[in-house]
Amino acid sequence: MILELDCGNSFIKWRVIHADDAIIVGGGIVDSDQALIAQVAKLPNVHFRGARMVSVRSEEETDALMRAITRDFGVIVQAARPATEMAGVRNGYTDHQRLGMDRWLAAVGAFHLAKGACLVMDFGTAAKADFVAADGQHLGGYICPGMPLMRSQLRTHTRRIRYDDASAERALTSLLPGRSTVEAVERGCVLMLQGFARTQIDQARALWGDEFSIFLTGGDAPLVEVSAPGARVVPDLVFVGLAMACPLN
Ligand SMILES: Nc1ncnc2c1ncn2[C@@H]1O[C@H](COP(=O)(O)OP(=O)(O)OP(=O)(O)O)[C@@H](O)[C@H]1O
Ligand SMILES: CC(C)(CO)[C@@H](O)C(=O)NCCC(=O)O
Ligand SMILES: [K+]
Repeated sequence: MILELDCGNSFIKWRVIHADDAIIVGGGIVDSDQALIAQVAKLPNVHFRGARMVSVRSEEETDALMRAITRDFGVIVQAARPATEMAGVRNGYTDHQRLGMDRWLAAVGAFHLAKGACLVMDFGTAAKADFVAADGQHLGGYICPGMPLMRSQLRTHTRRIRYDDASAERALTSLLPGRSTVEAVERGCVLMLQGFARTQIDQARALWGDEFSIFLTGGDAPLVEVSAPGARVVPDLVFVGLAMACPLN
């Protein structure tokens, strides 16, 4: 079995797949290293042939998690490293090492699936868009606050915006003008994300006409699906790129 990890800023997504046929045996989303180790340890008969990880956390945090996994599961963790070129995609950043590895792997994974020009949008803690042209040239992208950051900025910097998670969820049954604070904020932030998605699609159309694929990923992708007709929602897009970056044979 192979352990796969995607360490974002707020959450760690993990999966366990069979080494031979890539069938998914288990997986989850956790908010700490300890919770990750506890969840993975609960799997029956865990024996890992390999492990691979992508992290946008600091070197220290990433190294600490890699060491903990080696200690508890007896497997060396391979971490995806920045590259100027991979699987036909050329990194478009002036300094390729500065491009977030989650963005890079999602872009490489999307180009592999699309085999043509693609717009990749990832809605997590941050909302990101990346553009890959038909010839594999990554053109760059955009980074904005995602749903969790927009919401917490409003809560932190105002005195009268206060509500709990349960009412936040209820508020999103419609996107009509909000008639309570929670509805106004939650729906407003969703419309910001949808506006972000539409603008990226306009941009892609200006570049490529109708000849491009759209990929949506990240925990909040379902909130923008309606604004991206024809988009492929691929929750594990980063893992597609990760398997390409860290083949374990
Ligand atoms: N099971 C879940 N656990 C946690 N968050 C979830 C879950 N399902 C959906 N979400 C949503 O996903 C969002 C977090 O997305 P994601 O997990 O992609 O973030 P992240 O990887 O930490 O962020 P980033 O990739 O920008 O660093 C949250 O806003 C939350 O609303
Ligand atoms: C933008 C985030 C935080 C999104 O997870 C990550 O991709 C990152 O830390 N990137 C480095 C900055 C950049 O991509 O330009
Ligand atoms: K991240």
